[in-house]
Amino acid sequence: MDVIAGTGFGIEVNSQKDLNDPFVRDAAGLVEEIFTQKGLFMSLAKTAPFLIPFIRFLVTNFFQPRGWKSFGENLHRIIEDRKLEGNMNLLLSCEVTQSPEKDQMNVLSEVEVVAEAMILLTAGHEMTANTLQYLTFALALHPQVQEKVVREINQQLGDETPTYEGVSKLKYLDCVIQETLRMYPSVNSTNRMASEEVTIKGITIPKGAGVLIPIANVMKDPEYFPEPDKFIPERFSEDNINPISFLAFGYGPRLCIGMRLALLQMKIAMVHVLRRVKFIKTNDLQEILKIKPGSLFNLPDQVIAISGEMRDTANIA
Ligand code: HEM
Repeated sequence: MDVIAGTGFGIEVNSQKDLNDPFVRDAAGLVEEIFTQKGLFMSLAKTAPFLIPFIRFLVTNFFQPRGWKSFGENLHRIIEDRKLEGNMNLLLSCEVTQSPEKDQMNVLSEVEVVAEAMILLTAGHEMTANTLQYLTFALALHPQVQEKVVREINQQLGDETPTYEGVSKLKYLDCVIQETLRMYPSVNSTNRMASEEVTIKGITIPKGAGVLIPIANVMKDPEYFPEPDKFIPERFSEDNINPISFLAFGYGPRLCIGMRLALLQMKIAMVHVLRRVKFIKTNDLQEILKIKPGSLFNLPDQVIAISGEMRDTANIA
């Protein structure tokens, strides 16, 4: 939360220590609600875009998430502050009133700026936090993988503070993160609209139809990932992964814009934590995770209970 608040909105918060900060409180509540209870509306809108006006009417009038109004007001205040300081960021520079008249086709209204900011916040915060949760789960389930990551950190970085250049040397950690994203992708599906009619394996998709791409299922297809239910980070060290089959961040021009930031954040977080803590599987840990029903995103339905033990750094080779 602190990273996206700083990088995306230019505001400083400390979500670990100050849960009552209005930005943190509203954002956390909204993310939880939008990603779980409102998942059905989002799925419907993605598969049947012609229903969007009706869905918008329902959500605005009957199912508006709690915290939406105050979060919107918060964002509005941030936008106004930026205007006063004359410190426009990329998003604000797209706003209708700020652009020269000739560019008016490519600009956003203030409501659209707020909506984009909302996407940036929810996508930027929850996806990374959720993947980190699955990463600790996978490392607790596979202690030999965890120790290999710790050895790599020691060999490549020693005691160095992890930097962008430093963590780019952690190739095995990269594979572990990719395998985690493959087995436990935070985003189940993405969508596109067919720009022309096309027939694939006898099924015709008409021009303009909404197409749902089942990210999670593609990444469990044994044709692309043999033994898909096994956690094998090494499969990503070989150059034989079809790039279009690893869809955790989507694909093409609409690929996740936060991918590099998310990977960097997760690697830096892992270096800090794994240097001190060993993740351990508890007896209560369900190895096959259940996903929250109706959630558009892969949020676990139960608490992932793992324990931690301080590492004896002297014993790490
Ligand atoms: C592990 C972390 C993350 C995962 C798994 C993830 C996954 C995804 C996926 C699957 C998409 C859809 C891409 C497509 O349709 O081709 C997406 C889009 C997006 N992501 Fe992420 N994301 C993550 C982190 C972030 C972060 C940190 C940010 C912001 C800084 C972010 C911002 C966005 C935005 C704004 C979009 C919409 C892009 C568009 O529609 O053009 N994401 N993300």
